[in-house]
Amino acid sequence: MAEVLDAEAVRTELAGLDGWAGDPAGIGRTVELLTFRDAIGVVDRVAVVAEELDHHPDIDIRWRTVVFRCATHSVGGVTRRDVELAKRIDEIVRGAA
Ligand SMILES: C[C@H](O)[C@H](O)[C@H]1CNC2=NC(N)=NC(=O)C2=N1
Repeated sequence: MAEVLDAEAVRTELAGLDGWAGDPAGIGRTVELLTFRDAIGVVDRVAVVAEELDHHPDIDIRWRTVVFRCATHSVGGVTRRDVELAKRIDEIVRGAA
């Protein structure tokens, strides 16, 4: 079973991500797109990656602002799988900007 990263490991990983914040309980990033449809497009691409990784972010969509939150529910905290998912979300967001 995946291990929850400690606070220092989470801080180190956050430094390598774009605009994420958090702690061992979870990491999150807020993204503002130009339009609602752009926001949905990003979420749709993230959905494809989440299925590929079999690891799924919590997603909050409000008009053109999307909040992604990553934690591994089965262990109750941030694992390497969340960091990998966050990196893939960053790639998608970069492509949408
Ligand atoms: C069976 C399957 O691997 C699990 O249900 C996965 C699916 N996606 C998941 N996503 C997240 N974020 N946490 C989980 O514990 C999780 N479990």
